[in-house]
Amino acid sequence: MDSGDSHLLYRSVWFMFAVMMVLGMASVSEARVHYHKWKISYQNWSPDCMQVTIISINGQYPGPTIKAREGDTVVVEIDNQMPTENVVIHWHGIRQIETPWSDGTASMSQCAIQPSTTYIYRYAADRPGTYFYHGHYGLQRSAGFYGSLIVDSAETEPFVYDGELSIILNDWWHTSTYQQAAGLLSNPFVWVGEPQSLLIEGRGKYNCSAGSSTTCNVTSNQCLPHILPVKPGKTYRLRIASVASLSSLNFLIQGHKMTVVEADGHYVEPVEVENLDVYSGESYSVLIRADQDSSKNYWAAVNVRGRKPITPTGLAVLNYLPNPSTNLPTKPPPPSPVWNDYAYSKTLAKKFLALAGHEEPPPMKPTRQLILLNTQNKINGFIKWAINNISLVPPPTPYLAAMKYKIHGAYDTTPPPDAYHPRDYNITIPPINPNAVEGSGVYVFELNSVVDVILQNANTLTKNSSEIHPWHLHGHDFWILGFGEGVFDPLKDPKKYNLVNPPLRNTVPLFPYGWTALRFKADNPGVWAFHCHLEAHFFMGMGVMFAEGIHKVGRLPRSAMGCGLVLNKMMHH
Ligand SMILES: O=C1O[C@H]([C@@H](O)CO)C(O)=C1O
Repeated sequence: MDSGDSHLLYRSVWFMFAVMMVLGMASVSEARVHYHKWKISYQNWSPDCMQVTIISINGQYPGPTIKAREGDTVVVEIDNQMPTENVVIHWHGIRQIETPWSDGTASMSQCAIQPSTTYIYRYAADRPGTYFYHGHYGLQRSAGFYGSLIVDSAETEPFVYDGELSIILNDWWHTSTYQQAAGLLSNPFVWVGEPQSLLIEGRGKYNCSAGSSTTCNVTSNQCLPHILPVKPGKTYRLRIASVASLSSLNFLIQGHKMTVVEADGHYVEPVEVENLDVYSGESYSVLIRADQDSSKNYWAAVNVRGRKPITPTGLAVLNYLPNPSTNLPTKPPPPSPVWNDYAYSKTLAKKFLALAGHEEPPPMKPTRQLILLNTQNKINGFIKWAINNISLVPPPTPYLAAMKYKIHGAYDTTPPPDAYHPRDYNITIPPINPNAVEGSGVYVFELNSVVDVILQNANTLTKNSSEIHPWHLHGHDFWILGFGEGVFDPLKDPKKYNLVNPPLRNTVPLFPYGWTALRFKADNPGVWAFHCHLEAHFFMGMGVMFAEGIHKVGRLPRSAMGCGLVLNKMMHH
């Protein structure tokens, strides 16, 4: 915007304000603009008492919480002060309606923000809910680059509470993300391994077995447990999200049941649980009542699910006021369900249903159906993940600019296959002939069409092994139509879809050896990633690109286009 534009805007805002005053409308709540200025820099930090280098925002970890009200605008000016690394930030759960260039995906929605460079994200907090933000370049999310984004409702909500608390769950490694990335890109492959700690709101406790040292300091304030303060007798809305890099997690609060009321920004029929599975990329609101013995404090605990856990339980303290928060509970927290009790997780996942009256899915047959086979695979001996045998390699020119400005040669223009071949692929054994290819093609949908996606799981490269993959869609929510075992049957299985009250979400688990079916409306002009939210898996190519309505995308900010072929185009015009 040049200064002429801003004067005009300034004058028209004042004019509207004056009109509202005259009409006596000033009491009507006005949409606000929340302006944040963030410096991104390295810091040495001890989230679990072991000192490592993290990516911080304004020197903080986790990053600052963004709070907005439905209808408000959020503006975040990023100043990349890391001397040797680009950044982008993805606003997870925000659909970026009319602002696809603010989705914060490197190579997709924008050119990554270079060192000593600024970029302004501006977007509408168009819908209430529990969201978060995180780095979406390389393995930056695993370096602690994330924080909460909470959008309050402008209307009365379908439940009541006295206070609100918010936590982000995470898993944590002591090896640097650079070392992890090098291992993942090597042949022989070096896996990142299981995390050293689990963190609640950026805090955990590693057992510095060799005793405290300058690098592992059990007395560091940074690894004191996170405190959740509550007043006896009151009800709290606890917002829970997971940015875990690898682990599926299970969360519980000693002695307290939780009633789940919101998932990924959508109200669900209330479900009472003793413990809650939270997959990476998911968010929930639960109601908890502080109705236990108020002379005590209680553990909030998080454990690994779906992978044989060698990581200790992560702990926070539910602190009944006015007890001191340092009064730690004397009894250990109850255990989470056994890590490989998948039946438990599937039953729980199927319990979340849209609250009555919520947006229903279009009941018609989909315009398009994709069946996406997830395989751990090999390319020239390197271990990758592939979807319908293609491992996604994002191109140097961001898709959004490439598609909008029709830049030739920026990405594979051959669309990837709608289904996998051969159709009798055996999902119960390691791939017989792992021979994936790299690709950068895009699934292009007709604007406003209805798309069904069936995610099909399979055996990994290791015998008797299939893993959980939480899939996250950018720019949209989808209805979860069903989960199933084994190979999806395109004739029989759609008959079992829940078209009555499926939950609307942006992230869904794909269980081992099973399938997950979802439906969405391709109604948001832009280019959008759809990918496994496990950081290492996306890094290894586990994702696809979707696009629709490119002709409706507005003018891209120049600052989103300073790289690849789009840079040449800008320089020559
Ligand atoms: O992508 C992965 O690689 C490892 C293992 O399959 C090979 O070391 C693992 O557990 C993953 O999830």
